[in-house]
Amino acid sequence: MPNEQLRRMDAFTFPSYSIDLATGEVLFDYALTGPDGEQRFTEVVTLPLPDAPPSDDTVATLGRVLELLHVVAGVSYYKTAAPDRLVLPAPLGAAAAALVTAVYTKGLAEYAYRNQLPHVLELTPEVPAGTVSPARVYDDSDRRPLSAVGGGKDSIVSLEALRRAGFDPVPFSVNPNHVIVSVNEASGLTPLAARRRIDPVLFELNAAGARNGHIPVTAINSLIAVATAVLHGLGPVVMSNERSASDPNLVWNGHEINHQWSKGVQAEGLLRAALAEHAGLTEPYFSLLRSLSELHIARLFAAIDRYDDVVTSCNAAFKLRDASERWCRNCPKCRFVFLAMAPFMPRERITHIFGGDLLADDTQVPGYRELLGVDGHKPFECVGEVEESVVALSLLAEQDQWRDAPVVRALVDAVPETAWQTAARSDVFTPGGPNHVPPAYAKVLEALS
Ligand SMILES: CC(=O)N[C@H]1[C@@H](OP(=O)(O)OP(=O)(O)OC[C@H]2O[C@@H](n3ccc(=O)[nH]c3=O)[C@H](O)[C@@H]2O)O[C@H](CO)[C@@H](O)[C@@H]1O[C@H](C)C(=O)N[C@@H](C)C(=O)N[C@@H](CCC(=O)O)C(=O)O
Ligand SMILES: Nc1ncnc2c1ncn2[C@@H]1O[C@H](COP(=O)(O)OP(=O)(O)OP(=O)(O)O)[C@@H](O)[C@H]1O
Repeated sequence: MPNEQLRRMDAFTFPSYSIDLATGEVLFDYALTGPDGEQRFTEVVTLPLPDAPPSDDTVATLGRVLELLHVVAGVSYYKTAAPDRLVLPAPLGAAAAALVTAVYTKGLAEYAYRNQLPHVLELTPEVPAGTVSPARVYDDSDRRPLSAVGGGKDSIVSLEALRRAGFDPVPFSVNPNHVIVSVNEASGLTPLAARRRIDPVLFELNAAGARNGHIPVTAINSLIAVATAVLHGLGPVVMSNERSASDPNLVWNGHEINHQWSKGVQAEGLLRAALAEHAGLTEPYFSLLRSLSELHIARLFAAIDRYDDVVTSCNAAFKLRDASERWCRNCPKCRFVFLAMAPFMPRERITHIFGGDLLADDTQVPGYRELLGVDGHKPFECVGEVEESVVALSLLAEQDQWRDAPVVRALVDAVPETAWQTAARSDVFTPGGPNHVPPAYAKVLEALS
């Protein structure tokens, strides 16, 4: 479909979804409609099947989770045209409607900012009139947790903490690539995996110049994880989203623009409330690392060494096409994670993990100046706060192994006095901020110390 026709689309709808319980395959249909006709999309999610067929009650609860996933996963297709009308398929309660509204506005905020589409930030979904029958209450709180594994340091910290605290976690991933497979192998635990196939039409439209941009992928992966947990009779989905994920990159037209919005605590609260209201789940989902800074998580990771050959946090390794093998060593996330881990491990060890020493490479200085707040705004990537970077730099400047590294020297000279003063008063190693960790899991992280 030519781009001009896409731009004239005036509504995005959700024609149907279906599940085949014999294969675990779920089909989610979407449509853009306008004066020139319609553009359909189908996304396919394949859930891993349990050993025994699910009970009717389980199928009913699963159906409720999939109703939420159907609506939330539509963001990938909505964004090709960004029409004014978002027409939901069925009535929703207040909490579910709040989740959907936030996913399409706050979750697409970076996309709206980059494409200069302010109306996206004001979208109000059209919810059909009617009531939703109350969900059966499903108490899963004391079952084995499903621990989402993304292949990076954060989910490794959670997995190891849960295991050492005796929670017997089940690793779970969506579309595990070779990095995630290797991390799971290193854990020695038996994982579950779901498959997610984006409609290839989307890539054709992208290639033809359709609107494109960042989407709140964690909200989608989280609901696929919850659906898997329900189908397998497992307990809460444990995420590894950190404190700084809740902080915006910038403010535009009075709206916060946060690249990591669906990793933030607000999204976590909305998802929990929607799952409780719409699916009856009492303890569906929380982030174990919510109170911690990235720097604190890096320090915890340094105490675990069984994943050094496989851990990969670089997003370039997770592209659907042309993915890097492991760390690309030339993006904001590689730079930040190197800086955050370096104070807590020998230089040889971190050079081994990354396949190179970023702080020995002068060409990295401009990228590090952004992370340290010397130039520009916080990059649109999963990186910690400026303050965390300055604290990490101050720790490096105190160490013989790093003090004379060319990048450390250049950065120490570049950081303004005010930033050093803020870093000196920093509470980055003091857990804080709101979180949804249930009481039973409150002491899990102590298992790592
Ligand atoms: C790996 C990555 O960072 N991809 C982002 C990148 O996509 P790119 O075009 O370079 O390559 P692909 O990932 O192969 O995607 C191809 C196109 O497919 C569409 N798409 C992909 C996944 C999806 O769930 N929905 C989609 O519509 C999209 O049109 C792609 O162009 O740039 C894109 C545009 O800015 C980003 O949307 C891609 O981000 C992925 C969705 C992704 O998985 N990113 C995570 C690594 C990520 O950014 N995580 C954030 C958390 C954000 C959140 O709120 O959840 C983080 O770690 O901070
Ligand atoms: N493919 C995936 N399947 C399931 N969960 C995922 C997947 N990718 C990421 N996640 C989860 O989403 C959350 C955010 O991902 P993120 O990439 O920030 O974490 P990570 O890979 O554990 O660590 P790092 O920040 O070092 O990359 C984490 O809880 C992670 O476990």
